[in-house]
Amino acid sequence: MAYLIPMDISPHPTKRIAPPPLELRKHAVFVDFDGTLVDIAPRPDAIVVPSGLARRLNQLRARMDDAFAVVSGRSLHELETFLTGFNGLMIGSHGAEARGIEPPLAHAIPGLPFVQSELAAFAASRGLLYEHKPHGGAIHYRHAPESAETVSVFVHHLLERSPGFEVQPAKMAYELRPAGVSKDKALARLWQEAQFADRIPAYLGDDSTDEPALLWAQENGGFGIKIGEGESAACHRLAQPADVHAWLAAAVEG
Ligand SMILES: O=P(O)(O)OC[C@H]1O[C@H](O[C@H]2O[C@H](CO)[C@@H](O)[C@H](O)[C@H]2O)[C@H](O)[C@@H](O)[C@@H]1O
Repeated sequence: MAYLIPMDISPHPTKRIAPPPLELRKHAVFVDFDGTLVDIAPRPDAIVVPSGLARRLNQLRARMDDAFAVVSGRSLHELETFLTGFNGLMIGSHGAEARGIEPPLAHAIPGLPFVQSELAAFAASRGLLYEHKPHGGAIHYRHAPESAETVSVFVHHLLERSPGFEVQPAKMAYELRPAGVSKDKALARLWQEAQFADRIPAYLGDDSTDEPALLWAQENGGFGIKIGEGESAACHRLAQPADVHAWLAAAVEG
């Protein structure tokens, strides 16, 4: 008689495992911004930054002896505006900009003004949102999801005329950013700083732009925490930014 062998039918059973408790003297924390520290909003300028976030991140950073950084696709200027009062390490523009270490990208790519004006003109012509960045630009179509394919085709054609750039897909957006910059490379650079010696890296992120960084953490003896739904290389998962805040707070308050 045949009998059934009990099995977990999930293709990625480990990816639902909650992260281990954060240990302030043992771990290093690298945390993404949009979708991880703040909920996704209809527009980039419509996010609601939780009250006291900068103060709480500062407290955490201090308790971790500075083994903490915010790592984002946002420009550094925007991060500093949304997190006024936080004075720790920051990586912006997907790894092109940094605060607290030498900026990874010292000079703008030569074709930058052309790329930015093409992105802005296309967005304006289609009623889409253009987001200007110091090293590139993004077109957002969250309010017009039917434009996804058109935007993808446009940015890939623009890429063919824009040496030195790469297409960076994001949530309901496409961006042209400098080739060769990425969050995992930014982490590798940060990792050389003295405060990270002998630490175990933890990276938290929600987006495709975070996948290389989630992998980097895991390949360097640590762990990745994917925020929200979707395929990911991360071993752990939290459902939403509120859970990220709870995970961080538990370490400070515990
Ligand atoms: O690396 P991150 O900190 O996650 O930044 C990724 C991008 O986030 C922002 O766009 C995303 O969030 C917006 C606000 O919730 C949302 O409206 C948009 O659809 C998302 O793509 C930001 O505007 C980009 O510059 C970042 O690269």
